[in-house]
Formats: sequence, C-alpha cells, structure tokens
Amino acid sequence: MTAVIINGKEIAEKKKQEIAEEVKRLKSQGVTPGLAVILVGNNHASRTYVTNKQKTCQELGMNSVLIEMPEEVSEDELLSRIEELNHDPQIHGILVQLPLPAHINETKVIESISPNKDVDGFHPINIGRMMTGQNTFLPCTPYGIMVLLEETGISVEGKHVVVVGRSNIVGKPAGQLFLNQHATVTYCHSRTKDLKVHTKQADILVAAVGIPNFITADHVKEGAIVIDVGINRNEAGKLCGDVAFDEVSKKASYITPVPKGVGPMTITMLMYNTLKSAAESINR
Ligand SMILES: Nc1nc(=O)c2c([nH]1)NC[C@@H]1CN(c3ccc(C(=O)N[C@@H](CCC(=O)O)C(=O)O)cc3)C=[N+]21
Repeated sequence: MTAVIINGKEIAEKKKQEIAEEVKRLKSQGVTPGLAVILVGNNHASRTYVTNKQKTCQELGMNSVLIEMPEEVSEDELLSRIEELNHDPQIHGILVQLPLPAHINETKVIESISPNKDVDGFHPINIGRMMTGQNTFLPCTPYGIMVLLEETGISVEGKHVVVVGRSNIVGKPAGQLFLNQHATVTYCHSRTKDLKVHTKQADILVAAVGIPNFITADHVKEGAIVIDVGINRNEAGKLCGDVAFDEVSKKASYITPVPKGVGPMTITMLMYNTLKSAAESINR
C-alpha cells in the first residue's frame, strides 16, 4: 500500500481562514482577541516558534504581545508578570514558552496562569476538565491531531489507537482525546516491553517519542494510519519526525509528514483557543 500524505499545512490554512472570519465577527462586537507570549532567555528554536505564533496572530487579525525576559529572571518576577496579564482585559490567552530555565519551577508557573486564559491547555484544572469531557481549552498539539483526522474524513470511534510517548503536553493528552472520541487506547513508552507487539496492533499509531526514525516499517500494521508528532533535527540539521517516512509510507494507508503535518496544526489550535477565550470573555 502507498499512503495518502495528510497535508497539515493545507488543513491548517483552511482552519485559519475560518478562525479569521470569527475574529472579524468578534471585532465587530468590540472584542479583539489578544495573545500574550512570554519568552524567557534566548533559545534559538523557542524564538523561531514564538515569531511564528506572532505572525499567525497578525494574519488572523488578532493582537499579540511578546514579553521577553532575560535567562536570569527570577521566578517571582515571572509570576508577577503573569499575574498582571491574568487581570489585563485586552489579553485572552497567556502562553509561557517552554522549556523554562532550570531555576524556574515550571509547574508553579503553569498553575499561576488563570485557567480562563490557559490557551495551551496545560493548567491542571483544564487537564481535569479534558479528562472528564467538559468544555475547556484542549492542548494544541493533540487537538490538532484530532482536527487533522476529522478533516481527512477518518473516524476514530472503535479504532485501536496506540500512542508511543507519554509526555504531559503530547502523549498523555492525545490518548485522552482519542478515548473521549470512543477509541480504544494503548499507551507505550520507553519501558514498554516488546514495543512492536503493541504498535503492530494499531489502527492509528501516534508517534510522540522525540527520536528520529524511531518508528520503522516493522512497527506498523499494513494499512495503518500513522501520525508523526516528532520534531527533531537529524545529523544534517534537517527537520524530521519520529517515523522513518520513506519505508513506513509504503505500508500505511495515511501518514502525516514532518514538516507540514501536525506542526502547523499546533499553532492553528492555539489561535482557535485564543479566539474561544475572547468569545467567552464577553459572557463573563
Ligand atoms: N508553552 C508552549 N506551548 C507550545 O505549544 C510549545 C512550547 N511551549 N514549546 C515548544 C513547542 C513546539 N511547538 C511547535 C509548534 C509548531 C511547530 C510548527 O509549525 N512546525 C512546522 C515547521 C516549523 C519549522 O520549519 O521550524 C512544521 O512542522 O511544518 C513546531 C513546534 C510548540 N510548542
């Protein structure tokens, strides 16, 4: 079988147009969605991501504020800046770019963001709401995966989804969203025994490991749907996923590439969450 390549860039463009329309509507009601991005230190990759987020805000007619803080900033200073943003009526979403420097407690920072402005969906209150199927901000990357599948016309109900990776921001919540949509979910991770025995059962295989070429053709069932969430650089410095694309795409029925797969959806869902927050602020 030769896989259909799911074009995440194209689907993201379509979704962004829909979001831009909604932004116009909100603006006519006097509310412009506003996102604050806090960048601590001068990590090169982080800076690229943050620039992309700002550019996308502009494209969609939203306001964006970049708050840069030096690597040595104290935790207290960061927390008090977040507290200001929690009370700023122009700001509907607050994103603290991760990772943070080692002297800052990430958990404490995430928990200081108002759950009403936590457009990353990382606050424990919002994670709890997601787990219990309530209305909340869904974490952007897992949410983006669900939208990719929906837009491709793939139903998740009853399918066996195997998630490889159990991070708090991708693997764990991705499994939960699939479960919420009535899939059967298996989690695998670095200590799973006989990984292939599990991954070969997958109707939908989600790779969120962080190791280039980790998932090879012999991990994959003929005709499976393969979602590559990895963002790695190979020896040549080229962006690549967790899946050995060339060999796996000969066996899968659908596959997401890297780049132009899940990545562009992550930013799009961040924009969606910011819009949602702004719309809900009217009723608060
Ligand atoms: N608080 C927080 N929230 C995040 O959402 C967050 C974060 N911290 N820290 C870093 C990761 C990484 N991340 C990406 C988003 C989009 C692409 C993306 O659009 N990638 C493009 C390629 C971009 C390129 O060429 O470098 C693609 O896959 O096609 C990648 C990575 C969000 N993150």
